[in-house]
Amino acid sequence: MTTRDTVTIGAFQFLSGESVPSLEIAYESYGEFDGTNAVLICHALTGSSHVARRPDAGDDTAGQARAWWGDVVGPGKAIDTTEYFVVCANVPGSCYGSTGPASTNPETGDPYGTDFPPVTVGDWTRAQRALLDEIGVGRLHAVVGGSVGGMNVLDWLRRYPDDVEYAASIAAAARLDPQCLALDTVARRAITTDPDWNGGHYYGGPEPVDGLARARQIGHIMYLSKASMARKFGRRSAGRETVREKPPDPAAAFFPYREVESYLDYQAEKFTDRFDANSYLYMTRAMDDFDLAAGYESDADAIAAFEGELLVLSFTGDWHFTVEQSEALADACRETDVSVAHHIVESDHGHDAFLVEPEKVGPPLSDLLAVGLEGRSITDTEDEEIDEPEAFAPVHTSLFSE
Ligand SMILES: CC(=O)SCCNC(=O)CCNC(=O)[C@H](O)C(C)(C)COP(=O)(O)OP(=O)(O)OC[C@H]1O[C@@H](n2cnc3c(N)ncnc32)[C@H](O)[C@@H]1OP(=O)(O)O
Ligand SMILES: N[C@@H](CCO)C(=O)O
Repeated sequence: MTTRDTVTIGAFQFLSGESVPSLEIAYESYGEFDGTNAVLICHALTGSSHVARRPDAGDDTAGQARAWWGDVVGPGKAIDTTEYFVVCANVPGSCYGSTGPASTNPETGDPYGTDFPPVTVGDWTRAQRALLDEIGVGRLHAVVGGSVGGMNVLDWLRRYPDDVEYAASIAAAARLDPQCLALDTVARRAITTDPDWNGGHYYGGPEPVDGLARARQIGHIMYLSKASMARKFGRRSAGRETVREKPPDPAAAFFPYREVESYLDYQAEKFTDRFDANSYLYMTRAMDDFDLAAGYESDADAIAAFEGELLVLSFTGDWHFTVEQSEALADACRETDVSVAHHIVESDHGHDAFLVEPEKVGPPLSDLLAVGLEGRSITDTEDEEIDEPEAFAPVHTSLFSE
């Protein structure tokens, strides 16, 4: 059975101390709950609750209407919805049905805008826990998520360690590195300096489309790799006939409009049609703020109470969340005797490999859910040598050194 619903979990106090009088959580569930088979899936930065295909959802269409992990979750897929009761909830602060900046503030009758409380990954976890309580799910068979959704998984393990049997943190890390923090900062600045942003109170008027477009383009570059960009675009010219707008100045017309620029323009256009600029600010701030060790002595200390099994999955072409960061996380687990395996996927797709390579992501996930880390397709890096970082950094650090 598939359910698509919104539950009201009542007044909610965020970890910042600020509250909303009523928090709504939009979620989808797939399969039948038998008391022990619930799997929570945590979506990435701009994802929604629509993780698996639904007959009524127009899943043949492109864009956000299409299930974002339809080749991984569903009947007969790696996360098999004929065996598991899968729940995916849109997180607070996002814009796909759960309460966020674009929602109406019941106290004023206007959209919250930037009066919406600051949101953290911890608030997502607490809201997911409240949703699961509401729909009658106690302990989870598993919690699985990619990218900032993988951080959300780690937060489950430190916040509710007794509530989870198996966990998979995919293409994620204990915290974002300074290079990615820097890029997120510039992306947010693009939004907040758009004259149409208007302090975050733009609803009903012109929206900060240009700022959001630039922000997504910066983000999108982080999700690709040098190899995937070389393969997709090279330095090829897209041809002037594909330019959506006239060149910005006469001199620009002399130079090629490249495939890579055309791609980023196209992706930005698609994105601004589907996402809210304030939500982008809130979601990226939550990701940037996450630090597994915050409030603890160390990452190991934060995760020490978890007695289940954790699969850490990383991708060789991902420089947003690197293999080395995943290895550091796995080492922290080993330090404190948390059962862990770090499974590295060879891929030159970049960060978004977890979305576009289901054939590589599926088998270890399927095994984890069925038999745990003993699963035959799960490998572990313990005793393996991990290459030095920077192989996928967009700019070599030596460029800036004296
Ligand atoms: C939990 C979640 O993550 S939900 C959100 C998932 N979705 C997103 O992240 C949205 C952003 N998109 C992406 O990150 C990626 O497109 C993915 C990961 C979803 C899919 O990646 P891929 O299958 O490799 O597709 P790719 O990135 O090449 O994009 C293909 C699109 O770009 C277009 N495109 C490709 N090259 C060019 C070009 N040179 N100029 C213009 N457009 C181009 C294609 O026509 C295609 O258009 P369509 O989407 O309308 O069919
Ligand atoms: N491209 C995905 C992953 C980013 O972490 C998204 O936009 O959600």
